[in-house]
Amino acid sequence: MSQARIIDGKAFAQNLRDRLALQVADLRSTGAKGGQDLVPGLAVVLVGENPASQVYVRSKGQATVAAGMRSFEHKLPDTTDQATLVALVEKLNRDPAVNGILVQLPLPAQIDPAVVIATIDPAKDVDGFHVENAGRLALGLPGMVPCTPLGCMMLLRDVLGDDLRGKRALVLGRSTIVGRPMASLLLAADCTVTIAHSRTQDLPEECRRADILVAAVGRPEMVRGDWIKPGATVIDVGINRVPHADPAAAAEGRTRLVGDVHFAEAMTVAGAITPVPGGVGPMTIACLLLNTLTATCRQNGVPLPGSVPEADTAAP
Ligand SMILES: Nc1nc(=O)c2c([nH]1)NC[C@@H]1CN(c3ccc(C(=O)N[C@@H](CCC(=O)O)C(=O)O)cc3)C=[N+]21
Repeated sequence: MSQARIIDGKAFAQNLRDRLALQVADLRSTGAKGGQDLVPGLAVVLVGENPASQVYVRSKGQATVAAGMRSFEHKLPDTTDQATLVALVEKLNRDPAVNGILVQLPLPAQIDPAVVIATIDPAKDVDGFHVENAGRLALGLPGMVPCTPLGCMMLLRDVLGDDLRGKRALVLGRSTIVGRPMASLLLAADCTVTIAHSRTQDLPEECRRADILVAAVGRPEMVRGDWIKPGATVIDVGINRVPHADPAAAAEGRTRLVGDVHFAEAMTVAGAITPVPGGVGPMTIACLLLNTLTATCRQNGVPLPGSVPEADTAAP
């Protein structure tokens, strides 16, 4: 039986981070402005003590420093009110050392994420969540592109080459942070794009038509082997924690990570597939650094370094 190629997102992300570190070093020496070195700065704001969020924020901070950028971490208590968070974001908007701002989601219930995101200066919105950036992407205009879809496009181009024209792409999920921007990027690459969701009729049949299948619904192992077109490229965005496969281990409360795709089944049908973990997740963080470098260059009127991919289009 044939076996899919496993797309090594971890290695791809590390390679991208290494290239970004070289560009950051270059920018330091050549991009000096007004006698000041140009060092990209990323501010990450965490409200509350969600353990998963704490882990992500720590690894983002480490990756930022490893790339030679400045990391500013702001940790606020769970009880923080919206006005306080908005005031912090406004301060970061004005801070010239801060080129990128990320407010970790989810936020506590007393804070409306839409209000906070709307406060972020679109030029510093390295998540690409601001309405202005979402609108730009939808219209095919340059802007900041959300990190996860951007990383997915890079992996797709690595597998399939730069020319994705005419390929049938199915995006499973319509979230504002993955599904919708992913569909926009695929459309910009001239794919024939379908967005499927919880109300889609005959979902398995829709999936089976796709040359490119991007699963981003947050349902563990929902996509089965017989939903996949033989030879298709499968990008699994899901990160779901489920009880450990071994009942004894599960009884001790141990868990494992699975994607939205049944990996073992998909392996026998797909042409290539991203694993979970080690697929899309590491690309999200690498693309956050890429967006921070892109934002820094644009804010300072410095051209993007040649070997850094043009984030807007996710071209190689
Ligand atoms: N404003 C905001 N921006 C985000 O980009 C954002 C956010 N909020 N909130 C939470 C989600 C989640 N997210 C991940 C980043 C990296 C991995 C990652 O590197 N995962 C590894 C390890 C997974 C593990 O072991 O837990 C992997 O898939 O191999 C996963 C998930 C960013 N998010």
